[in-house]
Amino acid sequence: MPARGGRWGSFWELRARQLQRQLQAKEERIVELETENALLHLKLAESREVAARGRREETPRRGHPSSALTRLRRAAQKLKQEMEALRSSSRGLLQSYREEHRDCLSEIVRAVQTAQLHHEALLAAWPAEAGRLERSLRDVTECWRQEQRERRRLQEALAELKGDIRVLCRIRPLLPFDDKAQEPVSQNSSVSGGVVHAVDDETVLVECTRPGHPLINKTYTFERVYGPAASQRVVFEDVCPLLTSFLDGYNVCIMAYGQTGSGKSFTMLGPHCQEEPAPPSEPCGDAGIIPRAAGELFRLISEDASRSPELDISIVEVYNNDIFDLLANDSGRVASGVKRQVLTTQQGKKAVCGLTYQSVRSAAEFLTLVGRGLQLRAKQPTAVHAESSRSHLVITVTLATATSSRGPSGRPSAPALQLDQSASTEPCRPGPRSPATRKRQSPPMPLRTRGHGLGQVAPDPLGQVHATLQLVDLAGSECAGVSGVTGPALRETSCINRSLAALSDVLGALAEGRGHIPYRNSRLTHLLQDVLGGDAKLQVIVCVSPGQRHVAETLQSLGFGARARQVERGRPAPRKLR
Ligand SMILES: Nc1ncnc2c1ncn2[C@@H]1O[C@H](COP(=O)(O)OP(=O)(O)OP(=O)(O)O)[C@@H](O)[C@H]1O
Repeated sequence: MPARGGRWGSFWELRARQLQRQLQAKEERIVELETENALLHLKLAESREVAARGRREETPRRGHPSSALTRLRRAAQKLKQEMEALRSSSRGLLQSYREEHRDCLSEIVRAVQTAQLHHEALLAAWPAEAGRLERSLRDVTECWRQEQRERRRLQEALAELKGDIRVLCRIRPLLPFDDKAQEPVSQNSSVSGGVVHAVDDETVLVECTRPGHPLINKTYTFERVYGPAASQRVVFEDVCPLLTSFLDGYNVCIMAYGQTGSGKSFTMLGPHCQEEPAPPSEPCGDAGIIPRAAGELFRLISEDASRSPELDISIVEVYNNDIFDLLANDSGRVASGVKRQVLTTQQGKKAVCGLTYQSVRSAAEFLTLVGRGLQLRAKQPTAVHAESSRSHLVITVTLATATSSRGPSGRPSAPALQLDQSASTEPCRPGPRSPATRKRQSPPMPLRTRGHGLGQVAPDPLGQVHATLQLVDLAGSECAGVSGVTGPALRETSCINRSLAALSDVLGALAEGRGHIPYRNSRLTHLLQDVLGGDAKLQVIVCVSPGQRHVAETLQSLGFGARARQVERGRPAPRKLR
């Protein structure tokens, strides 16, 4: 340790200098460091500047893997974001869909529950409601039927008062033989080539256009029109009331008129009518009016014990303008049509001289006789119809009541007869009246001729009254050119057409109220004089073919029906039977 004063001063001086130097060195060092620091800062700034510039310059450069990667990353990132956004929006949608679905479902459940409630309520109420509706439908239908019946009844009453002839029209179906010579069918011929249509129950329309022919469009009105589908039963239903009228004492005539092959024999007798008509035990099939009428007559008789009528039948045909008795036997008891004459009784009625009458006690007996008569009826195949009837068939059923006041024959005595001068001069052959043959005959159902022809109603001197039911199957009108007939068949055709024209003339004269009615222009009209101009209830069934090739004859037949409807003959009166 330096001495005090001098020595110690120099130490401290030394020391201060030393420290000063050290301080100075430190200060220098600090300056150095600060400079170094400043330089470093400068460098850093420069480096940053370089880096920034580098970054700026690198951006537009493409194809550089790191920048592509960056872009891809960015795109991926963006996609991710979009996917996320989509996911979240679909989650939102799903959620709202679920909510809507739940709402809908609950609405549906509510609606089903309501419907079920309604349904149950309806089920509970338905039987009553259905019953009520059914009842009201029945009532309305019944009302409508009653109205229809009433309208018809009034029409018929009016027609009866005027003595009108009831005319029905039946259109048969188209049949295979219609096609054979069928002309080309026009466009407007609606129903399978047919040109005749049942518009309703009372109207028939003929509508036809043929090249080179004027257009046909005509309607006709009749009491009843049956279309091709109408059954035999339906047709018979309209005939039935006349049978009651007959049993009540009215004269009745049911007549089928129409062109050859139009369905007259089918309507009156049924199919296969050249054989025996169907027995009444089977009236359900195609049996025609005659077999059904036979069954119905005997049914009505059996139902009413107060009635004890006796029925006789006679069968004639008008062939080539001659009348043949189809129930007569020749001398050898062989059935053969015998020619007969029309006479006028003193009462001015028409009768067939010597006509064979056969009493019938059942429908079967009736139809056996009809079958026998039909076997003799003239037939001839033609180009139009293979089984064409060549004669007019007239089946007459005579009604008499059994009374104790009758003569031994059971038949009334004969009114005086006089030979009709206009009739054929061939003598009539009155058969012997045999009281014994009236009811029990041996062999069964022998034929019997009446000494005086009572072909029509004749008042009985004993007060006994007859009514007649005539069932007429007329021969068909035909055009010889179309039916292709020659020789004797041509004469038949000519006779048929002439007699039908005479029938039409008679109706025309009656309709016009002419003073002279030309009944005697043909045997047919002469035979039917009392029916046509008298007090019989006359029903004409006009049969027509629907085919285009028959349209001319169809118009003619419908015209005939229209003319018949115009006839007013005065009210038919019943004969007093009981
Ligand atoms: N409504 C119908 N339904 C079915 N077939 C029918 C009908 N009408 C007629 N026919 C058939 O038509 C054909 C001719 O009928 P039908 O013999 O009755 O004629 P028609 O008018 O009597 O002829 P013709 O005057 O030449 O004797 C027959 O084969 C018959 O069976």
